[in-house]
Order: sequence, then structure tokens, then C-alpha cells
Amino acid sequence: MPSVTALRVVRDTGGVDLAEAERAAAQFLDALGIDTGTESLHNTPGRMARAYAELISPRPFDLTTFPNDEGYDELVLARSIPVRSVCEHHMLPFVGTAHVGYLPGHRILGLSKLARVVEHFACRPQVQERLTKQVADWLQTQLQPKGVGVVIEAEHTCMTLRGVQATGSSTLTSTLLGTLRHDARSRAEFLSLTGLTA
Ligand SMILES: Nc1nc2c(ncn2[C@@H]2O[C@H](COP(=O)(O)OP(=O)(O)OP(=O)(O)O)[C@@H](O)[C@H]2O)c(=O)[nH]1
Ligand SMILES: [Zn+2]
Repeated sequence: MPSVTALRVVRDTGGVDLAEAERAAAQFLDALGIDTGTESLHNTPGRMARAYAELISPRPFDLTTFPNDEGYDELVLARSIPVRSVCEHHMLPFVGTAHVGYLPGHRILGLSKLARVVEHFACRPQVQERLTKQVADWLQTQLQPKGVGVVIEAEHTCMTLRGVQATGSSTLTSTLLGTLRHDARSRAEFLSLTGLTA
């Protein structure tokens, strides 16, 4: 008889050497002409090291699935999941929201896991296109649903705070798989529920 299953998901970050990261941050600030000898900045290299370590270290989680006993065959959609990542080109944050949905097959997913999968792939140096596709592909592989849809909208601070300084701009990416990609009605419903079409 099918039952609850849980797959432990842990990402090996290769190990963060906090002490070395702190030394490097101190050198980096020094090279920028920033004096870390003051009382206020004294602990800044350590804070920088811990902050970046946190940004690239996803929390482990259990990917819990349940049998789809009722044969639920409509969309399951988690909207407005917070996204927090760092662009791999500048190591500056990009932040926004994700809408993640799927059309169930034989199993359904614990709802919180949709947000945990987003965090799992966001907590690393990323580009938004890859992040979007990784979340969709992974759900497709692990859950084998009839379809998956992922939409991410994010502000890249490397584009809004520096460089071109396109304040207020955001970037939208999407990946649709299976029925959500190929069936016009399912696709339209998904995009409508995510607020992307009227
Ligand atoms: N496709 C994609 N590009 C990104 C992402 N995050 C940042 N970038 C871009 O990566 C590019 C890096 O371009 P470079 O010309 O090497 O860097 P740069 O001189 O700092 O460029 P500017 O940002 O235009 O000043 C920039 O255009 C960024 O906007 C992302 O998630 N996806
Ligand atoms: Zn960038």
C-alpha cells in the first residue's frame, strides 16, 4: 500500500571556511580603502563572512510526499514564495517571489516543500534562468507529476543599485513542463492563477 515517503535533501556546499572567509573579507575591505580598525567596523569582516555563508547554505529538509488517494487532478499552486539568491556575476543579492505549481500524478507533495525546493536551489551563486529551470526539473524528476510550472520575478540589485541603475526594474522567468507546457487550457489556467494573464 502506498504511504508517506520522505527523501532527506542535503546539499553539500563543499564546506565553508568561516575563518578564512573572514580573513579574506578583511583584506577585501582593506583593498577598498575601508578602515576596519574602528570599534564599529571591527567585526564587519566576520559579519560579511557569516552573511555570505548564510546566503549560499540552504537548510536541509525532508521532501515528504503522500499518495494521491483522492485522485486530485487539478493544479496545486504555491504563490508568492519569497526568493533570495545571489547573482553569480557580482555576488550581489537578487530578491523576489516565485509561483510554483504542479498537476499531480500518483503522489502529492507536502505544501511547504515547494518553498523549500526554491530555497534549496536559490541558496547558491545563481542566474535566474537556471534557478527557475532547476526547481521545475527537480520537481518533475522527484514527483513525476503530469506537469510543473515555475515563475520567478526578481529584482537584481546588480542591475538596480549599481551599473545601469535601472531602479524599479524586475526580471521575469518561467519554466513550464508536461501538460502545463503542451495543453493550452492548463497553460492558460496556470498563467492566469499566477497573475501573469487576465
Ligand atoms: N541572464 C542573466 N544575467 C544576469 C543575471 N544576474 C546578473 N546578470 C547579468 O550578468 C551580466 C554581467 O555582465 P558584465 O558585462 O560581465 O558585467 P558588468 O560590466 O558589471 O555589466 P553591467 O551590469 O552592465 O555594468 C550583466 O548584464 C548582469 O545584468 C541573471 O540571473 N541572469
Ligand atoms: Zn549580477
